[in-house]
Amino acid sequence: MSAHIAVVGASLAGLRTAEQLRIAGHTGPITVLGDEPHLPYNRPPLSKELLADPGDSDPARLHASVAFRRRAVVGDVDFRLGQPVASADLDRGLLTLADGTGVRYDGLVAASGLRPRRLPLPGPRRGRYALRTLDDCIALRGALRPEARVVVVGAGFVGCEVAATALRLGCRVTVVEPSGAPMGRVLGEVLAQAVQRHHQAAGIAFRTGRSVAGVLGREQVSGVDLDDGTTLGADVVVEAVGSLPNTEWLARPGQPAGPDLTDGVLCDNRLLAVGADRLVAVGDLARFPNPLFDTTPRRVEHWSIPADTAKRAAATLTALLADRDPDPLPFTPVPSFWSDQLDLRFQSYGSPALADEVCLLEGDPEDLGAGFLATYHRQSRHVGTVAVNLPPARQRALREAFTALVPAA
Ligand SMILES: Cc1cc2nc3c(=O)[nH]c(=O)nc-3n(C[C@H](O)[C@H](O)[C@H](O)COP(=O)(O)OP(=O)(O)OC[C@H]3O[C@@H](n4cnc5c(N)ncnc54)[C@H](O)[C@@H]3O)c2cc1C
Repeated sequence: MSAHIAVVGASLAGLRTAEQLRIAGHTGPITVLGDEPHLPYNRPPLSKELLADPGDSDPARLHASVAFRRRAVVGDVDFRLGQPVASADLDRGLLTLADGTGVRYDGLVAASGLRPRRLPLPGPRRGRYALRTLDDCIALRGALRPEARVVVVGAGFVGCEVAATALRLGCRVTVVEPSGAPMGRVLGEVLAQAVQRHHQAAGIAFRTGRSVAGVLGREQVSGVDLDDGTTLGADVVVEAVGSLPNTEWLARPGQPAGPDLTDGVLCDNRLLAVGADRLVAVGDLARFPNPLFDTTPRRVEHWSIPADTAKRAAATLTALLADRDPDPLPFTPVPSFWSDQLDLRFQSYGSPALADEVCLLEGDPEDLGAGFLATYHRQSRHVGTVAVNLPPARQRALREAFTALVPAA
């Protein structure tokens, strides 16, 4: 098949889709366009190993695993790096790059992921950080000096990982979170409170139920004002307050029809964009229904999802370009993620955030380090599992058990 497929976004989902297109039998040209100057790399180490180790600045080591697979499977893919795509004419099959160059395509893959949401507050820029890219990580770790006063805004997984790493580097760390205990939306109140106590005992301070009302300082950050009138001194402020989908290049101002970009790219269960032809979406950007849970389309921001969605989206696009019907079997990936914080390794399967009930199966919330297991249920149906510090063999078994336990919707 000689059709040209363009992939926008040269990160994990873009790379994996290029690989899967070849595996699915696509022999025509593939162009992967990425705005970052780097080859695809893994983001999880950016808040963990790479942020912690100032001596390790070799990007080759960071993306060794993915770069290896790129050479093996997709050597004939044209990677055009440092090339932001400015817009897409979906009717004519034409991308326009930021430098004005046009790129024609027959099939399009949206793999442009997310960018950090920033606090909508004025104030100095120096000393304020967000973390999404390798360059963000290198900039932040230069600021995490021993004794630096670090305020992390947002106690989600990335915020808590940055807080843990900063503590390890000798910083004085406070986490500010407007809702309750850290990662509470996913872990549930009991486990989240236990994690907060664990992290506090290690030396991380928490200001929960509080939000940042102002950033202080002239050119360099000197602190933040909280909404209860108190002030925290700070040399570094890390804004870990969620992400925004990179969909602007797909917007069609003034045109009523087109893809639904309300929160990422709305797709059907085959990852075909609703309201657009020959466009599939993958990775963090794709909002799709997963019949494992229900019929509501959702985006999933886990490292495992690029590989899962790439496989299905590549099969869908290859079939469409060959005038075949895409595979009708439901796409039911099991979301899974891990998180390393201090001496705790969290492992999650399914969608614990959907639960209305949590069952604590094993372990003592006051001693999470010794191992802990909870299952998550919605209307009595198992929708998620969270393990803390369980050995790898048990984690594998939990994943398999999860797939068997959850009935299709
Ligand atoms: C700091 C951090 C730690 C994480 N830790 C974990 C973890 O421990 N466990 C876990 O399961 N998950 C973790 N994740 C999540 C995981 O890394 C993501 O789910 C994964 O990277 C998503 O890959 P993606 O390719 O869909 O999107 P992205 O990685 O966001 O890639 C999208 C790419 O497209 C580029 N792009 C955007 N717009 C354009 C445009 N117009 N033109 C060209 N290119 C464009 C972007 O610059 C980017 O390079 C972490 C994420 C971060 C940021």
